[in-house]
Amino acid sequence: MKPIYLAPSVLAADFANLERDIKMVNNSKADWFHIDIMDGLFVPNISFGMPVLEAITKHAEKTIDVHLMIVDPDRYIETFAKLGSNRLTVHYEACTHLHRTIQAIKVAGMKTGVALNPHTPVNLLKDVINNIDQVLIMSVNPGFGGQSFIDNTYKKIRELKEIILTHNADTLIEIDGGVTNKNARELVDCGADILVAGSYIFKSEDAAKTIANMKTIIS
Ligand SMILES: O=C(CO)[C@H](O)[C@H](O)COP(=O)(O)O
Repeated sequence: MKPIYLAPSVLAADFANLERDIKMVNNSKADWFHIDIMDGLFVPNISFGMPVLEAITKHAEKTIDVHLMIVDPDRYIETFAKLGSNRLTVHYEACTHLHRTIQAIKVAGMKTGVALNPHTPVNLLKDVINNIDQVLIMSVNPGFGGQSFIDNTYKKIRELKEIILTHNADTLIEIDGGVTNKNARELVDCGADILVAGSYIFKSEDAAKTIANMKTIIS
């Protein structure tokens, strides 16, 4: 059985009690930390910057999966590596020279990811699929947590899986936005390998229990 990774999105954490929430994830059955960086340009929202990321990576004891929702991400690749990112995802729509950006992420020692907005077709990644460790299919329009899941995502996962198999690639498929225990199983059945969930976990009464339930559903 292939491993399925669950990555709680720190965006939905309680920032007044960030250290507590990070420790909760450390001690839970979650696999990774998912960290959303938003610049107010690529998306209509600003999340947080380097000092907060540094504070998170200082306490986090699991893989740090960083999703950059920023324009011209090449400017900060080395900085994110230095701050402890293990996996770095850039947006297809934000990279003029995507192949070069992917190479730079690799050279900086991180796993490479490319994210697609809901309107961007997966077949645009055919020529780079063998160079990418993960493709992040956005299942909401990026910028905010707590939005409703877009159903077209299931079709995109199946199409992407086909491309990965055809190219004999080992790229993982990550889904982010509106993920709950209601759609988690179907996402995995379609071919998803990594599920990101924010509000559903952090706004629940017992976040560690919600994580454990989701892990049971997707395993
Ligand atoms: O990055 C996002 C939006 O840009 C995601 O939606 C966020 O990571 C997860 O939030 P939620 O599970 O509440 O949809």
